[in-house]
Amino acid sequence: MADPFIDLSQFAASSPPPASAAPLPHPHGRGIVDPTVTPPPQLHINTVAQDALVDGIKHALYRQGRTAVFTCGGRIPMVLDPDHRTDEGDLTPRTDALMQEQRILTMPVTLRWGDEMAGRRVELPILGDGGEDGGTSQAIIEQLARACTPATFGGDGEDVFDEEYRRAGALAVGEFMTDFCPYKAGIVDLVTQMLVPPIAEHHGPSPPQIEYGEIEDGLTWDQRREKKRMMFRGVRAELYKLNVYSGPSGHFKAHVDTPRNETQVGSLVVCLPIQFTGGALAVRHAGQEIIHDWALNLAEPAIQWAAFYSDCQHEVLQVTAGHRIILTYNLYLSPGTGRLCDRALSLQPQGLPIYELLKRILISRDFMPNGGYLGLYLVHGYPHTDPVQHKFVPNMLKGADLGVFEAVKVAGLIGVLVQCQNGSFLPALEELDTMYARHVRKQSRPQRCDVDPVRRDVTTVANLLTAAEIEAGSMEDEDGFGGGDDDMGDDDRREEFERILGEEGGGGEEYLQERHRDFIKEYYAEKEVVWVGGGGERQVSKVWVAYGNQAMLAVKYSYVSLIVKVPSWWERGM
Ligand SMILES: O=C(O)CCC(=O)C(=O)O
Ligand SMILES: [Fe+2]
Repeated sequence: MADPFIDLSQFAASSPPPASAAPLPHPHGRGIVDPTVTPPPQLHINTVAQDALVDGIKHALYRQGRTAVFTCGGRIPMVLDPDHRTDEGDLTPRTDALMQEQRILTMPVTLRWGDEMAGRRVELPILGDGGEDGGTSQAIIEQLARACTPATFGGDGEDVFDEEYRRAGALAVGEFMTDFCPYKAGIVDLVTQMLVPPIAEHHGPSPPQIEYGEIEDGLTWDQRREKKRMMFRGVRAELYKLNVYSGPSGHFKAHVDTPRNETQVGSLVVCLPIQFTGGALAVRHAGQEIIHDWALNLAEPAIQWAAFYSDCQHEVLQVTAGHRIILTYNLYLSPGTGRLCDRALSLQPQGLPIYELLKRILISRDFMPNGGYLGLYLVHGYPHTDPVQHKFVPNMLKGADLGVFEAVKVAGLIGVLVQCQNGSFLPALEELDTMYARHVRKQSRPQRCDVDPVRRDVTTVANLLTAAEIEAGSMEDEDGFGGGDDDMGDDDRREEFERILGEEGGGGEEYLQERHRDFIKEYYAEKEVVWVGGGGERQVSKVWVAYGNQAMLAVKYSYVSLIVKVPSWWERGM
């Protein structure tokens, strides 16, 4: 687990509790309490006011979800005129400085397929209309469509062929070749910026470092420093299939793309320039729909493409005439590829509505006054092989979810990501408390009031038992050892306790572990996680279970939630 990312100091400096939330009388003044002297008073919970605040978070998440990108697309014009190419066939000489400022263009695409000695080749777009050349090419397209095998899809763990659901032809990567390259066409760069934007890192202030002899880039020191603190993620596109959807009935009903492995973040579809009608691609997420309709745009030859997070439901509407020829790519997360992005596209968590709201809520005494846990359902699904053992990787976070994660982090809170179908959140709560306790201990500040001994010692079995059982006198034995022995320090008690357990003949260690588990269960049974979200948008999971684009049992999607530790109002007010 990454280092805890809490920074409560910002609440101290900039957000004193509002006047209306007058501090409760307390012997040591607001928030600065030594729990060994006086336990902090439990604050009254105003459930109506708290529900209203939780509702506010829910709406902010919803709004954020509505504005986040989940699909993008584009069109790259094609240069057909050979005069615009070099002798080697390139578009323009690579050394032409002006090229940097031009729009990216692309060249006609060649497809090859067929067995040895029976190979076929076609160049798209097909030039001429009805002439001999055009006619021949048309015939070759028909041959391509016939060379395809009927495409299947993943349904209930098996590859299913059902033309009601999907009517298309497919060639696997080994069965065809193409000279089209999404990297060369600039598509991968664009997709990277749109779907896995850089994250501005804000792990507390760092002193400005003046470096001499840097190239003048017109940025202020602050801007330059911020740029250096960006986390860049990259995308790798892997060609997957060639699909032909032919009129009058080619289509692919609503489905999500089966993740090929745990790093699959999205899918890319590239539409080759050939006439067809219908066949729009609809991509849906969280109640929104974006249509990529490429048949409309075929007058001028171009490569048209769309990319989307592959957990988003999508559908190819009916192709009514012609052949819709598509290259599909799987998009995997890869280490950052460099600074591809301009500042506008980078994620600035402080600008997100959820961040402002969290800050406001945390200073309210109506919100979890005695501390607790806030469970935020993320809206995208994430691939994994083992829902229990797989540790979720924050670098995989998509669109709106990334915004939530970053906003929580920047608001100075500790959170852990957990897979929803794991059942028990107990390990997550334990992990959160351990991280929090470690963090509080690290801070050289006055003791916080709400860090009770149980929570402080949650990581050590012996400590727990020392605190809970010995002090309660429950482990009194023949030796007269017990919790009432006030002359003993904590360490002595623990040592003595361990010695006795050891002496009682084997099983001491197991006993400790078993008691530890019971103890933790009891302790957390009283802790409530307040959940936000998880409503209508989760219905898409039905599609995940039923229909993928390929049956693959090893890798599945699951929902992930972010459980956030909310310190008590006393601690927040420090
Ligand atoms: O052809 C398209 O636009 C999308 C195809 C698709 O969804 C798939 O192959 O899984
Ligand atoms: Fe798909």
